[in-house]
Amino acid sequence: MNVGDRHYRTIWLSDDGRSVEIIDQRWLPHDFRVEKVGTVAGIATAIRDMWVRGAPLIGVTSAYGVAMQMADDPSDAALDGVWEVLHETRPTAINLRWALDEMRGFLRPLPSEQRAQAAYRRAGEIADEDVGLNRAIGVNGLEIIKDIAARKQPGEPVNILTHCNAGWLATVDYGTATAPIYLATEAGIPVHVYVDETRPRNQGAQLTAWEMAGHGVPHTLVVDNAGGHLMQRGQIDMVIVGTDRTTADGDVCNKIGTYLKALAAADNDVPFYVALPSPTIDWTVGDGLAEIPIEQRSSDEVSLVWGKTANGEIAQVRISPETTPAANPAFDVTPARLVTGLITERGVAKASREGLKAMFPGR
Ligand SMILES: CSC[C@H]1O[C@H](OP(=O)(O)O)[C@H](O)[C@@H]1O
Repeated sequence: MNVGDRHYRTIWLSDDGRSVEIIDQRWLPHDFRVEKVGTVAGIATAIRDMWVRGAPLIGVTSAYGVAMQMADDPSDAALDGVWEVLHETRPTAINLRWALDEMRGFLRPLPSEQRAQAAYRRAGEIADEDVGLNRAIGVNGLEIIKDIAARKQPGEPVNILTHCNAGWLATVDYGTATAPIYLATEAGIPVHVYVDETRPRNQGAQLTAWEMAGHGVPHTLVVDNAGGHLMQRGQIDMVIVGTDRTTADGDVCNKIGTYLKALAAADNDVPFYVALPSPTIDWTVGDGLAEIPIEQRSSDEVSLVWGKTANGEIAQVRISPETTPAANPAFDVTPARLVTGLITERGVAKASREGLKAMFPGR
């Protein structure tokens, strides 16, 4: 997407042909910093510490990590080793395992001397594929927005609530949940986005709001607990969120708090859509609640918060007593029964095994 008058992806191969450059999302919206990462250890840190985040982007970043390992040591043992090192960085987003499996399966049959070049080529393809998948999600989701817009007064915006950041910053470009929003804006369909702040890392307040402002999308930041209230008062026409792992039965694992929005949407007859590229579907899992590992992140993310001080310094401050323990489950699972539809690159699927199999026959 454009940052000012320059187009950016979230990750790109450096001129050295070996490192990648990434937008270090920890400092947004206050500071736009690009970091160069050229080692497997650096890639692991960037994923684990959320320099880069978002299921599809985590997957692409890990693919480049595999390529860096092949440039160092293209042996089978090294290929297995980098799979293990990167797989353990974050347990919930399935795109990480999908990308690592894709790279290992692609590289394993190749002679070791061909692996490095092939790995960088395949990682670049995965990045390009992500952009195409997300744009297709945008096209399919745009139809939903158009249908809602047709039922409103001329000029009256479609009010959309989104949770966390499933924007271009969570992918290589376009985003998943935001792709239909961007295409609607480009098509001149009036939309307004309620942006959940998304405690504790505030991906909404810090990232989605920054994206919306940068793309000229009218938006309003709200606290996480306001969504149900807005839905009760008819102020939300649809909810659209991303996902880190959706099961073959249509259960949706996404940022903590998503489930509560789905409950409020169901109680107020507000359509609740999930946007996802097919690599985010875990075909090996049916019952999301029972089978998806939920990442438990540091309690400091709950007890401390980052922001910009009056003198422009980016700093962290404590918001709870030093002695107060905090729990920090990073994701929750929304049962398929609460999901109106899954917006994929192939179309909108019902959130069920039958719906997904109809959309992806042969899976
Ligand atoms: C398009 S996937 C975005 C997904 O990833 C986010 O999690 P995190 O910021 O912890 O990587 C969140 O669950 C988003 O919905």
